[in-house]
Amino acid sequence: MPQGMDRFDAATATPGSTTAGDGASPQHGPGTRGAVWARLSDAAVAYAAADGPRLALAGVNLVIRRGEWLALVGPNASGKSTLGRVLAGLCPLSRGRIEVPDGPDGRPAYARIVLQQPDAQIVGATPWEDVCFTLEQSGVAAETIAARARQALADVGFLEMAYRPVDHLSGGQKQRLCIAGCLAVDPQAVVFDEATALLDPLAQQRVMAAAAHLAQKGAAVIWVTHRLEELAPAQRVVALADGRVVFDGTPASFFYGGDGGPEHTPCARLGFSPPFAVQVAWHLRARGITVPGAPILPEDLAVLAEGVVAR
Ligand SMILES: Nc1ncnc2c1ncn2[C@@H]1O[C@H](COP(=O)(O)OP(=O)(O)OP(=O)(O)O)[C@@H](O)[C@H]1O
Repeated sequence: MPQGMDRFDAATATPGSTTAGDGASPQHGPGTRGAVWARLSDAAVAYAAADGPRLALAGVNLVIRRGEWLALVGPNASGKSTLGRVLAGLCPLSRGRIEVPDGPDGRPAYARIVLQQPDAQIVGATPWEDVCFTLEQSGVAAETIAARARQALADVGFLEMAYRPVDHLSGGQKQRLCIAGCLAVDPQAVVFDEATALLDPLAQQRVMAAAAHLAQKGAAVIWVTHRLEELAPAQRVVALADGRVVFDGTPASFFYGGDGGPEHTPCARLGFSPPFAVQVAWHLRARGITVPGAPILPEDLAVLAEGVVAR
């Protein structure tokens, strides 16, 4: 086992014995929405650099739950990808602990990960072959593989392309294929590391819909992004700066909290420009117009405008 990575052991777990989160413990078994998937305690990662160790994560405490959509934001080099890789079991900790439950195969159920460049994650010559291979590698019983592959490809609207050569797929289609692989193995958690950065708006929507499907099925979705309108479906926003958690709350409090106008919100304090709809809402409020709720997307504003016209 890599140094610094602790496999969660339900037999010896003592909830509340660490300083992380709410002291809840990761759950074994199929798990329900809301059950704890992972707990990070004082997690730190130091990379070797020419001028000495570089701290990419510096003492992160976090509890992540099944079915939760957690958006991870922060400036460049703040540690988002490093945290995603830690959650995926791809990056050992230099200090602290990560606890995840065992999967059905008895191995730690780290998150699966969908990257910006999906090519490195695809091994099959066709989508069908690729998803079947993922299932085989995950130890799924041979007699169930075909049915699960078919269902997963159908879930991302990919059944008609099941036998198309992977080389003929677009970047967005490859992303959806990676997600089909995730859906097929029914993971406890999936990290999307800027998975939509290279996609057109339609492909972006499809990938987000597939991620929502995963969350509905009870997986934790960790959504790393620079596109702040993508915070809309999240229940929770975690912001990093210099490897530390500097905000952990709802999208509404990220864009509208701070009690001091638009320049004092957590979003503004991180130096980010909020989505257009948030800016419009703040401008309306500055003119004394009541804007109920916390609109993030243009359609949220449109709903409010409908109410005004109806009156
Ligand atoms: N393999 C590595 N070796 C050395 N340093 C690394 C490595 N990976 C990341 N780093 C450094 O760790 C810090 C955090 O990087 P990370 O990629 O986690 O940040 P990020 O928030 O995802 O950045 P971005 O938004 O630019 O993708 C940066 O200073 C980066 O240079």
